[in-house]
Order: sequence, then C-alpha cells, then structure tokens
Amino acid sequence: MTDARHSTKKKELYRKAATLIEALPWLEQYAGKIIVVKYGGNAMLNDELKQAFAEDIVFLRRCGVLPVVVHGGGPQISLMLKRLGIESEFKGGFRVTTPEAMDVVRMVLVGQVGRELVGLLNQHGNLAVGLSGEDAGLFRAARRGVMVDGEQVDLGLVGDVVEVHPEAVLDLIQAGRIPVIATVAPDEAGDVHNVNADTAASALAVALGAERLVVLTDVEGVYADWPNSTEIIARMNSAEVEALLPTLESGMVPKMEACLRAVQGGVPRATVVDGRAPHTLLLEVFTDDGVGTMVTK
Ligand SMILES: Nc1ncnc2c1ncn2[C@@H]1O[C@H](COP(=O)(O)OP(=O)(O)O)[C@@H](O)[C@H]1O
Ligand SMILES: CC(=O)N[C@@H](CCC(=O)OP(=O)(O)O)C(=O)O
Repeated sequence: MTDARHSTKKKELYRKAATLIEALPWLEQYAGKIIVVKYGGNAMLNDELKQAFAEDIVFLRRCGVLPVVVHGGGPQISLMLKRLGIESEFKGGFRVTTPEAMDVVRMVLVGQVGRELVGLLNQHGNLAVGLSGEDAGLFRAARRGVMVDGEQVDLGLVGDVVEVHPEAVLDLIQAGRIPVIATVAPDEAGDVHNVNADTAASALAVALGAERLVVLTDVEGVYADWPNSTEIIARMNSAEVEALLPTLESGMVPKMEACLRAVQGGVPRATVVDGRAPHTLLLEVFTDDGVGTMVTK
C-alpha cells in the first residue's frame, strides 16, 4: 500500500471510531429509557428504507434503549381504497373515514403494514410483537372533528385518543421485546375508529413517560414557509408551535399537534426527521448534531 493510501485508510478508520465514540454520551443517556418512534407511511418508500429502519430499531434495542414503534400507513391505505374503488379524501390532514373505509384502514394497518414491519424486525432476532389500539384496551378513542378555515368539519369514524392503558406495551418492554403498534382504536361503545398515527404515537409517548418521540416522515423537518421555501426550522418551543399550528397544512397539522401534546405531556423532546434517507433514526439519536425539527417545552 502506498503512503498516501495508507494515510487515507487511517483517516477513514479514525472517522468511523470518532462516530462510535460520539455515541457514548447518548448511549449512557438513553440506556433503559423508552423512545417512541413513529414510522410514517411516506417514509416506507422502498425495501432498502424499510430494512434500514428495522436495523436501526433493533440496533437501539441491542444498545439497551427501549424502542416502541408506532406506524402509519396513509399511502398504503389510499392505494388499497383506490384498488377497491372506495373514494377517500383528507380534510385538515385527516382522512374522512366512512364505515366502509374503516374496514380497509383496519385491514391495511393491522394486517398489512404492521405485519410487514414485524416480519422485517424479526429477521434480526425475533424481538418484535405487533399490537393494535384494540389489544388489551391499549387506546380508547373518541370521535373528533377538525377545524378547517375556521369551521368545524366532521370526519366520520376518526378518533382522538382519550385514554391509554399501556400495560400490555410495558409487559412486552419488560420482556425485552419491541412493541409495534397499529393505530386503530375502539370508542366507548366498541366502534373502531381511525386514529392518525402521529396522534396515537404522542399519546403513547406521554403515557409511557418516554424520553423522546421521534417522527419519521417524507420531509426534512418543518419548513418555515412551506411550500415556498425549503428552510427548516431546527428548534421550536411549545409557544412557537402553538403560533405556527393555524398556518400549517395537510399532514403537518396532526404531526405538529402531536409534538406539542407530547412535550406538554412531559416528553422532553419531540423531533420530526426525514425518513427518506436510510439510518436517519440512528443519526438522530446517537450523534450531537440532530437532524430535522426538534420541539421542546
Ligand atoms: N410547513 C410544512 N413543513 C413541512 N411539510 C409540510 C408543511 N406543511 C405541510 N406539509 C406536508 O406534510 C407532509 C407530511 O405529512 P404526511 O404526508 O402525513 O406524512 P407521514 O405519512 O409521514 O405521516 C409533507 O410531505 C408535506 O407535504
Ligand atoms: C385519521 C387519519 O388520517 N388516519 C390515518 C392513519 C394512518 C396514518 O396516520 O398514516 P401516516 O402516518 O402514514 O400518515 C389515515 O387514514 O391515513
């Protein structure tokens, strides 16, 4: 090997070691702590990304962190509704959900997306167990509407989370497992509702006393002036989120509402990061320079 190549190789090895060492304080901080990771359907773009996500989650667990996965599946639901010829529309970032659409939402989230993620995670040591908001009474939903242009809009069978009974999730965590949660949930009468996955992840993070909520999506973070500019807001406090909320559109509405509720409920940090690049989750958790938008109280 020439001297120049030897020196380049040495530098590369040093860089790798430096990255590992940079993780040390974060490993110490998060060992034994719960991190709720919301995996959005828009960040499940291809097999490579889904595989990298599974590796990151199992890596966290093997490092002694306690990850809990709450998954979405909006695009996957839309595709199935289209295939079945069922119309669906979004209002204020939420899917208007008829009883017919609700059957499809439940089938896709629980039976398709959840199963696929559990399968991918279990290629690395059989730690993952899937649940939905219906299992062991995890979530109780209550029908919600949404304000659009100052008017209250009915969304059909769309729920907000009004109660969380996290015992089954805690049992799994205690047993060393990785809970993977689909966000459909019954109301008091037992009628199953469609709960936005950001909303559910936030409620669960609060109930579990999580150290962090990390939301993986298909943008780099919250854009200050979306869609006119791609300048990300790196940090926000809850007052700033409250002020921004009425100006937000589409999927960012439930996402920022979820981050706000999480920090108001005692979760120290809620972060929105770009899930379109592999291993963003590990970089976010284990390096000094966070990525995306971080919300604190
Ligand atoms: N201010 C904003 N900053 C970033 N994205 C925004 C903003 N306002 C609206 N959006 C939209 O929100 C989307 C993310 O929400 P969503 O599509 O529900 O993703 P996910 O499936 O990950 O939950 C972005 O792709 C973008 O189109
Ligand atoms: C009420 C509502 O809108 N529910 C969402 C549930 C899935 C979800 O939240 O998926 P993402 O995280 O991929 O957006 C829906 O039907 O699309």
